[in-house]
Order: sequence, then structure tokens, then C-alpha cells
Amino acid sequence: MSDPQPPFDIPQSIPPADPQNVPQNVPPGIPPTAPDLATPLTVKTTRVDDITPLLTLVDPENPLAFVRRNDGIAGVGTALRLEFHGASRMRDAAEAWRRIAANAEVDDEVRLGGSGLVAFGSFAFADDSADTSILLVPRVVLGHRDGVHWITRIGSVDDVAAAAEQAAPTLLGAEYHVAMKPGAFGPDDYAAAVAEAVATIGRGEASKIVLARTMEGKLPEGADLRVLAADLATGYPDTYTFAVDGLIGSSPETLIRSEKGELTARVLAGSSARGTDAASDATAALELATSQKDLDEHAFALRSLLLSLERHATDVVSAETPFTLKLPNVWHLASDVRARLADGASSLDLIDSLHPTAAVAGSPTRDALAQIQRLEPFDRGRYAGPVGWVGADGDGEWAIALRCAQVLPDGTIRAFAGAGIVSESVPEREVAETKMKFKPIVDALERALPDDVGRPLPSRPAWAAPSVG
Ligand SMILES: C=C(O[C@H]1C=CC=C(C(=O)O)[C@@H]1O)C(=O)O
Repeated sequence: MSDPQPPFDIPQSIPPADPQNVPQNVPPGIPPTAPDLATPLTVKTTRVDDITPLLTLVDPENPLAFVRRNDGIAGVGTALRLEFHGASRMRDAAEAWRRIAANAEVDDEVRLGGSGLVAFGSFAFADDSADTSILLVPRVVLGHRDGVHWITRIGSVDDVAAAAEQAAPTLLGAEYHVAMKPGAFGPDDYAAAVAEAVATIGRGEASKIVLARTMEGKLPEGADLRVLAADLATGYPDTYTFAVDGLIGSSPETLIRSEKGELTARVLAGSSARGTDAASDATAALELATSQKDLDEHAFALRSLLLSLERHATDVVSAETPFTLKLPNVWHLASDVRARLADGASSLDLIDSLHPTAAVAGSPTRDALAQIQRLEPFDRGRYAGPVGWVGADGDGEWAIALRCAQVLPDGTIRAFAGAGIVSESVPEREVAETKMKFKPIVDALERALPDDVGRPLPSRPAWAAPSVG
């Protein structure tokens, strides 16, 4: 691996962009003179035999990836970065994307979800967040799905060549250890806020309020963030591991996945600790499955998703009772939802309608959001917002950004975890629940990292292994 070869050739067949071909309609929120939109995107996807593990190819300091088990996409370089703010951030993104996609020249021999033109996206939780919401189109996208590997190049030959050089696989960087400490809103403050939320619910001012807190640490200069993402991907293979613009995490919750008219979602709400042995673990799952407090918490979340989804879909199907989902750190109550898209909405239109569900805000939505603003003294940024990707046809895959941390420009890394508060919630238990939810990201940052760090990932790590069904 001392002199790694680029994993793909520089394409000769992508014509340079035509500077005369200026889009007629400039999307809202984007200055008409934005140089990024001066030319249509030229996109070519080619099937390849195999590609080196995706995470060894991305930028160590700003990795771009969305993977689950062996499937996913990773990106290198930037063909286009669009920023959105305010209440219309997702609507504006949907409109901008429609126009960009309509304008693009796409040659895609693979035609799988994630091939062809794609944008990665990450959206702020709150309408008034100071954080930017983004859509990011890379220069090079590396993809793997159902045993098919592909490479997508976006832009002129020269643009792609520069990104291809950057995408040569490199060794994962040196081990680092980040001590994570409670943020300014510590566990005691959180417990007090939970007690206040319970009182608020008791007064009938809301039915469920999701409250979060933060932990913070400082990354060493030049820290290889692929190490963090790879650790999450191997430790939590059933979740979506994402790295988008410094937001890195492993989310078990699917906000919406849209593929050729089929919609799927996985709603999570209601949690309990894993047991310490097989018997106590089974008991924990059983207690969760029969806990009225957790069933109520879950019902709010499921109902909010179904109500929003029904505006866009027919044949909406979910089981009557949730199942228990086992993750390495926690049990969750989970409901899988399936539906048929009825109105041609893109996955960006859908996340605009669905966000925020009661899994991350509470119920009723407007009242819960007002209480979050009153009781949570920080900006959630992109935590609990949609994170994922959208393709040229509007299909896409969007997780809710949970179990994650945001890297800030000064090297601070801020992790977030929350819990749904209902009338029966007990403050200390909710503090303990947030601790469990911090575990994936905090363990990955704090623990002595595995032996293979500092060497390349094995050629087929767990998340890149062939599908086992
Ligand atoms: C808000 C979070 O989790 C949500 C998703 C699953 C279970 C939850 C719960 O049991 O409270 C939360 O609704 C978080 O992980 O920060």
C-alpha cells in the first residue's frame, strides 16, 4: 500500500462542460450568478469489478459517506455545494434539486439507487437554527449495492482528474483519543429539564417532548475522521453510518427511503438498556415490549409519520404493535412502514413533509417544538435532522441524524443524544437513556482504538462484505 494506485482511470469520454449552456431557471435561495450553477452537471456512471473499501477513499478530514452493511455511497471532491436556511430549507432544496437534475446530462449504465447524479444532504433540525443545511454533489461517487460496484464522475475531465487523485486509497491515520465531557447543559440540568417537561405534560401543554443534551471534546489537529466513521460502521453494521460535512454518526432510524415508487421508513421510539447476560437481555426486551410508557412514546412517533406520509402515499402499511430492535448499545421499540408513492414527490419533498416526527420533536409537533426551544438551551444544529442522499429522479435514502457528532471549525466535536419524555418519565432514567445513546459515538472517540488503526482497513471489512441476505 506504499504507492497506492488510483482505483479508477480518468475518464476520457466525459465532454467538458459547455460554458454557453447556462440554466434558465436559477433555484430559489441561490444567487443567479453562483458560479456553481453556470454549467449543467455532466455525469457518467460506470460499473467496475470492485472498489477498495469506500471509507479508505474519502477525505480523512472531511469524509463524505452514507453506508449500511455492504451497501452505500461515498464521495470525493465538490462539484456543487448548495446551502439552505430557515423554514423553507427542505422545500428550497427540493426545488433546486429538481432544476439541477433536469439540467444535468447523465449517462448511467448501472441504474441502481445511488448511481448516476446524486447529492448528499444534511438538514438542520430547527427552522431557526444558525446551522446551514446543505446539498453536496461530489466530483466522484463510489458506490456499492447488492454486489454491484460503480464509479460516478461528475464534471469536466480536469475536474474529475483532480478529485480522482485525491481519491487514491490512503492508510487510515494514527490513533487518537478524545475525552468527551458533558456540554454546558449537563446531566443535572438535563434531569431538571425533564422534570419540567413532565410537569408541562401534566398541565396538558404537550403530550410528548423530546429533550436532548450534548457532550463535547477536542479533536487533535489533522485527526483522520475516517477512523471514527469506520469504527461506527463496523460496530453498528445495521445502522446507517453517515459522514456529511462534519456530521458523523450511526443512525438506526430511517426517516424515508424512496425507490421507484416504493416508500419505506423505520420509526423508533421507546428504549431500554441491553441486559448484561442472555437472560437479563431477554427480560429487558420483554419489559420494553410491554411497557405502557414506551408503547405510548412509540405510538406518538408512528402516528406522526403515518399522518404526514398519507398526504403523499397510498397502501400505507405498518404492524399493529412495534417489534424490539436489538442494537449493540440499546433495545428500541421499532415499526417498519411501507407505502406506495402517490403524488410523485421527491425524497426531498418527503423529508420536508415528514420532519420533524414525534421521535425527535414530540407531540403535538408545534407545542413540542415550543417546549424544546424553552427547555433546551442550545441549537441542535443538524442533530435529529434528515441526513442522506437524493438521486436525479428524486429517489433517495434519508436517516434521522441520531447517535452522531458534529465537528466544528475549531476542532471541537459535539455529540448529541435525546429521549422522548412522556407523563410517566423519570428524570434519572432519561439521563441514563441519553448515556446509552451517546455510547456509539463516545466509545468510538474515547476508547483505545482497535489494533488495525494506522493500517489500511482489511480489504473486506464487515460493512463491505458480500450480502448475507
Ligand atoms: C432522540 C433520540 O432517539 C429517538 C429515537 C429512538 C428512541 C428514542 C427514545 O426512546 O426516546 C428517541 O425518540 C436520540 O437518539 O437522540
